[in-house]
Amino acid sequence: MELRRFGPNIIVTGTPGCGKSSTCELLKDELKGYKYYNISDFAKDNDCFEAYDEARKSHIVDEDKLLDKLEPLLRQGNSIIDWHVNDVFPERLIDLVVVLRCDNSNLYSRLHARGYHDSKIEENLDAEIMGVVKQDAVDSYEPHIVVELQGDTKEDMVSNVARIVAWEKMWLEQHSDGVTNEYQGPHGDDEESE
Ligand SMILES: Nc1ncnc2c1ncn2[C@@H]1O[C@H](COP(=O)(O)OP(=O)(O)OP(=O)(O)O)[C@@H](O)[C@H]1O
Repeated sequence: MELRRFGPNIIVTGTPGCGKSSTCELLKDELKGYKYYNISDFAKDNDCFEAYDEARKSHIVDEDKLLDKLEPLLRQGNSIIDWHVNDVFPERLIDLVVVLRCDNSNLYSRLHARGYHDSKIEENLDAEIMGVVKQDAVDSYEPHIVVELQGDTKEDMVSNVARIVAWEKMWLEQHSDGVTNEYQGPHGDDEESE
């Protein structure tokens, strides 16, 4: 397995309906050669579901199995991960966590347009109001790699993608020798860690 990656791994996360997949579609066009992982699709294609949650009408992902399949791919770097869950990935493999936010009226319209049940819309609206996804990211990664971006309009999306592309360019300039994929211990004091 790769000891170092020479391109960053970027998570695009946020409450369902906030614009992850749309943003990633645009981002993929800008970041040439990046591999895109929509984790819902990846889990299905790689038989990583462990059960089905009838109440929430959604599959439950076997996170251990998911990571077994995903880690070798993330160790190659240059990945875009699209999922509303962000706190399952090893910190040592993640370079940027983009938390997309969306105002409630927009989110309601988007989820309603999808035909979501009222209960599922309410659950997601509550999560967005409470900032659940952002909190997961802040609890799981160094604060300086977590970026919160508003995604209410198409202009927002274009601007968000431009910011991520600019960040990626800077990352490459700052990490010409790549970064380690290996765990560096609690304090990361090994000069190899960056
Ligand atoms: N910045 C934006 N401005 C306007 N519309 C947007 C924006 N982002 C997403 N949308 C629209 O909102 C809807 C949901 O977007 P999208 O599917 O990308 O969300 P998502 O976060 O990937 O949802 P899920 O997690 O359920 O897959 C789509 O109809 C999309 O066109």
